[in-house]
Amino acid sequence: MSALVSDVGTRTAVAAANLVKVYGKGDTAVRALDGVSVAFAAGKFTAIMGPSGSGKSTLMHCLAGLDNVDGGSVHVGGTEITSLGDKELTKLRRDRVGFVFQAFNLLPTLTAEANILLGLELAGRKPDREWFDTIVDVLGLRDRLKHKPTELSGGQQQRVACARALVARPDVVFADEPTGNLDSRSGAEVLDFLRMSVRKLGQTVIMVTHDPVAASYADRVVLLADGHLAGEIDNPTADSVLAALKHLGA
Ligand SMILES: Nc1ncnc2c1ncn2[C@@H]1O[C@H](COP(=O)(O)OP(=O)(O)OP(=O)(O)O)[C@@H](O)[C@H]1O
Repeated sequence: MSALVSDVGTRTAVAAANLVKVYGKGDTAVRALDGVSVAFAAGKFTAIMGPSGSGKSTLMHCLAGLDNVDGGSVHVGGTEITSLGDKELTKLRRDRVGFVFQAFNLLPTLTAEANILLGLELAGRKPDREWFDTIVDVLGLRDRLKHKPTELSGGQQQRVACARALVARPDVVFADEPTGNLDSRSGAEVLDFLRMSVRKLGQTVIMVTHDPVAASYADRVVLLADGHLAGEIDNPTADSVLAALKHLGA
């Protein structure tokens, strides 16, 4: 067992070891991930950054069990997921992973409250009302719970998506460009919440972003270039992230 994986369950929420992902075959094959080893601490907010095509989305999809891998291992909360079957993966994604996407992905016919609780309902789990109330109040959604997504602003819809991601108390929340469709004020609110969910509520968040300002909300930035790990920054600022990206030719 590698050093990266040995502390799973105590301090590491998600870890990849020697991760390889190849798209296509023969001459046209692309090694989107070429031996990536990286660990994500529990109770921390980590941003994944890098130039376009560096493998950020591929890494997130492989870490979240949304895509199969061609080599290496991924641990989520102590479970090695690359060898799991479809049923087990579905269960893992449903019970132990939360997602926030750029496009919100709320069901239009359901109220905000029903959207937040849908995953738990499908899993046959009872919501923890105290936790639900905490999240709803922190996100300022109390007076929006009976509204449908079309009756909410973009920022409010993304806050509903954040609540939905957190309501099952997952091992990790993956956020894929969560502010990509928001104006800067709504984006800042969502980032504030993601940071607070880590600092105050003890959640673990891994976010892919192009935006150095968004990345500056994280505790740590992991940099990718050409499918390789290309460095990391602790306690990032927008300036330090921008400088690192420039160095990578982004
Ligand atoms: N389904 C696919 N089929 C073939 N190649 C793919 C596929 N998905 C990604 N790639 C390639 O894999 C590499 C990594 O892509 P990926 O989307 O992970 O990068 P990224 O850093 O998220 O890029 P961006 O910042 O532009 O979203 C790129 O060269 C891309 O063209």
